[in-house]
Amino acid sequence: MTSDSSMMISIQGLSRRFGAFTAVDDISFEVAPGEVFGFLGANGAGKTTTIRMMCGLLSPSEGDILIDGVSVSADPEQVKRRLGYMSQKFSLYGDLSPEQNIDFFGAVYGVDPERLEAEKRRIRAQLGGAPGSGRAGKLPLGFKQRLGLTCALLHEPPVIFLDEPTSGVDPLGRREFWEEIYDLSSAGRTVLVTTHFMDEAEYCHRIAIMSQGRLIDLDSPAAIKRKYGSDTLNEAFIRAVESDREE
Ligand SMILES: Nc1ncnc2c1ncn2[C@@H]1O[C@H](COP(=O)(O)OP(=O)(O)OP(=O)(O)O)[C@@H](O)[C@H]1O
Repeated sequence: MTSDSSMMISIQGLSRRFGAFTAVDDISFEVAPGEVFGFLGANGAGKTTTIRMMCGLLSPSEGDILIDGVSVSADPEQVKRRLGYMSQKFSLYGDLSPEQNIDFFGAVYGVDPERLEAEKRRIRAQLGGAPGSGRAGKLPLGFKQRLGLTCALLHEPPVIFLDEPTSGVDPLGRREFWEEIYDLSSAGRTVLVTTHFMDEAEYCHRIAIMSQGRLIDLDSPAAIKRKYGSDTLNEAFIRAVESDREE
C-alpha cells in the first residue's frame, strides 16, 4: 500500500510482538481528515497495543506510523503536539479540582493562559453543580470523561485517540459525549475511537475490526452489515470475529 500524504493517520505493516506472542500482526490502514474512525475488536484483539504504538508509548516490532505526515519513530515530539489521547483508564488527576487539571495539562502542553481561562469557564458551565466538582476524582463518570476530553484537546491537536471513552457512562452521557465527537469531526479533527458499544460504532464513518492481532475488516458500518448479511452491527461484528476464529 502506498501512503497518501493527505491522510491524517497512515499505518503500514505494523506489528508488535511480546516474546513469542504476536499482539499486532502486520496491520495497515489510513484515516482521512475529519473522519470518525471506529476501532473494534474483542478483548485482547490488539487495539490498545496499536494505540500505544501510535502515541509513541510503545515501539513497533515492524512497520511505520505517520500522524499528519510525521513519523512516530523519527519525530515523537512533533507527533505528540499533533495528538490528543484520552483513555478510559487514565485521564485526570483525581485529587486535583477540574480547573487544576486544566491548568496542569495546559502547562504540560504550553497552552496560552487566555485559552486556559476560556476552557475553565466552559468546564464550570458544563459541570454546573455536579456532585463532587471540588475534586475531579469525585465527579460522576460522564463528567469525568468530558473533563478528560477537554484536557486532551487543550493543545488543539488535529488528531485525537479515544480508548473506550464511554465505558461505564450512562446512555445520556454517552450521547452527549458522541455529540462532542461529532463537533470535533465537523471542525475537521480526525477521531479514532475504540468501543465495545455497537450502537456507538454505528456513528463512525468507517470501522476497522481487529481479531487476534489482525485487521479482518475495514469499511462503513452499512457495508460491513451487508457483507455479513446482518441487520445489526452487533451481529455482523460477532459473525466477523467468529468466522476469523474458526479459520
Ligand atoms: N506488555 C505486554 N506484555 C505481554 N503481552 C501483552 C502486553 N500488552 C498487551 N499484551 C497482550 O497483547 C494482546 C492484545 O492486548 P490489547 O490490550 O492490545 O488488546 P485490546 O484489543 O485493547 O483489548 P481490550 O478490549 O480488552 O482493551 C493481549 O493478549 C494482551 O495480553
